[in-house]
Amino acid sequence: MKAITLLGSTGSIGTQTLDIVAQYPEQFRIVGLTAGRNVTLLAQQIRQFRPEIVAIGDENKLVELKEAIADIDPQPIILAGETGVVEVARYGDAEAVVTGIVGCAGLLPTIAAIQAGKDIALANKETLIAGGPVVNPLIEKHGVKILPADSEHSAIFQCLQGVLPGSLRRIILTASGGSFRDLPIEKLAEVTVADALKHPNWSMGQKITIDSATLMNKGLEVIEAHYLFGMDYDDIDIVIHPQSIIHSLIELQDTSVLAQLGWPDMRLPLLYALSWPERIHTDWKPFDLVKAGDLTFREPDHKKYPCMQLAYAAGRAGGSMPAVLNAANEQAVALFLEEKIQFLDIPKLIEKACDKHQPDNCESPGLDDILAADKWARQEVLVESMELGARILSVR
Ligand SMILES: NC(=O)C1=CN([C@@H]2O[C@H](COP(=O)(O)OP(=O)(O)OC[C@H]3O[C@@H](n4cnc5c(N)ncnc54)[C@H](OP(=O)(O)O)[C@@H]3O)[C@@H](O)[C@H]2O)C=CC1
Ligand SMILES: CC(=O)[C@@H](O)[C@H](O)COP(=O)(O)O
Ligand SMILES: [Mn+2]
Repeated sequence: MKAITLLGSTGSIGTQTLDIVAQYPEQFRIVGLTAGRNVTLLAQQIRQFRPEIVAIGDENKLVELKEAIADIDPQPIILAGETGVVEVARYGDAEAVVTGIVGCAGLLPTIAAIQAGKDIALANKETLIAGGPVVNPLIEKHGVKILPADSEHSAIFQCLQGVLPGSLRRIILTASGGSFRDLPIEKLAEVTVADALKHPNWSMGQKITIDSATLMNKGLEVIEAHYLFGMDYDDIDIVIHPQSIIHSLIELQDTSVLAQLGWPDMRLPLLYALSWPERIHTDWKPFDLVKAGDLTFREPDHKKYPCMQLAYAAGRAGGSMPAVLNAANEQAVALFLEEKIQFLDIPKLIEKACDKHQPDNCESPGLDDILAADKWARQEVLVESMELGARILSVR
């Protein structure tokens, strides 16, 4: 039985991971759980999965959490705040840590888990995008495995099983096209938060759903693929595949192309990240090519969706630039979700932050440089967005 700790248990990745654990109790055991603010759901999960240790990210919720689980015997260790989450990540005999926290908030707990010798089932892509220059050497130093749980990277990882080093020529990431894939570019200026949150194929947290709508999710996944598989940016391509049935492809040196197919269901990549190299028999809806229907593909539209090119440029610049891209995106998406900026402001704000960071890009950043770049970029976007808001008001 594999002992696992789950960071971000109350989110989309978190609840789907627990769904797997509940279905396969003979395969998996929960050691630790962490959430951000959702005490009610975390308390239910503690009751059901009986972890040894838990943490709530928001320290103001600690008392409420303690009250909600006061009757549970034995009591888990209960912690709070960023340090509490880090403590859970490194705790006990968990062999693997599933990173389901959203955003760069996942970076320090992921590093702590690696330093404690735990394998990482990586859903939290922002960790690798911002922290790649620090995370990758740590993975090597501590001899742990990083098992991709993001659906595209899981697909690539699955296709790569048995492929000899040097045989890989190109990675092809598929993208659904997001909420606005069939909307003409002229209409993008008017879209609302509610429109953007309607993903055509996947049910996910708000931040990644907006990233899918701007295609920044695919840009972030290009950088994620670079760090996970060591590919040059010139050899990572994006293709729009509206059905999200082919989860990504690899091209080999002889031009043979391998793909991984399945229904759009995150439990599959999560299960593989937890069971690798084994395959667990499931009773999930079997895949059916005929029911899947027509599979179509088209070129991504970089004019409509500038975020992909911004991500390629930041990835190629390397150093602290991907951390700036990521943090600027997180801040811009948060402002969009709060209805403080418009959809088309998201790429503009990110581009400004990246341009401004260019002369200060730190080539070989340490953790402190990455955290400083992250903080700087968020502040930069906030300031720029206020100017944007002031301009909008003055025009009105
Ligand atoms: N959802 C999906 O299908 C996929 C997600 N991913 C990636 O997985 C990650 C999680 O995404 P998703 O599950 O959709 O996101 P959700 O928003 O659904 O969940 C986020 C989780 O992180 C917790 N959290 C948020 N902020 C903090 C914080 N500061 N400290 C501690 N915990 C925090 C939330 O807690 P609470 O709710 O209690 O506040 C929640 O448990 C993202 O990096 C995303 O890109 C990748 C591929 C697919
Ligand atoms: C499920 C998953 O891995 C998401 O990252 C998904 O890929 C988002 O869909 P898009 O293809 O629209 O970005
Ligand atoms: Mn993905």
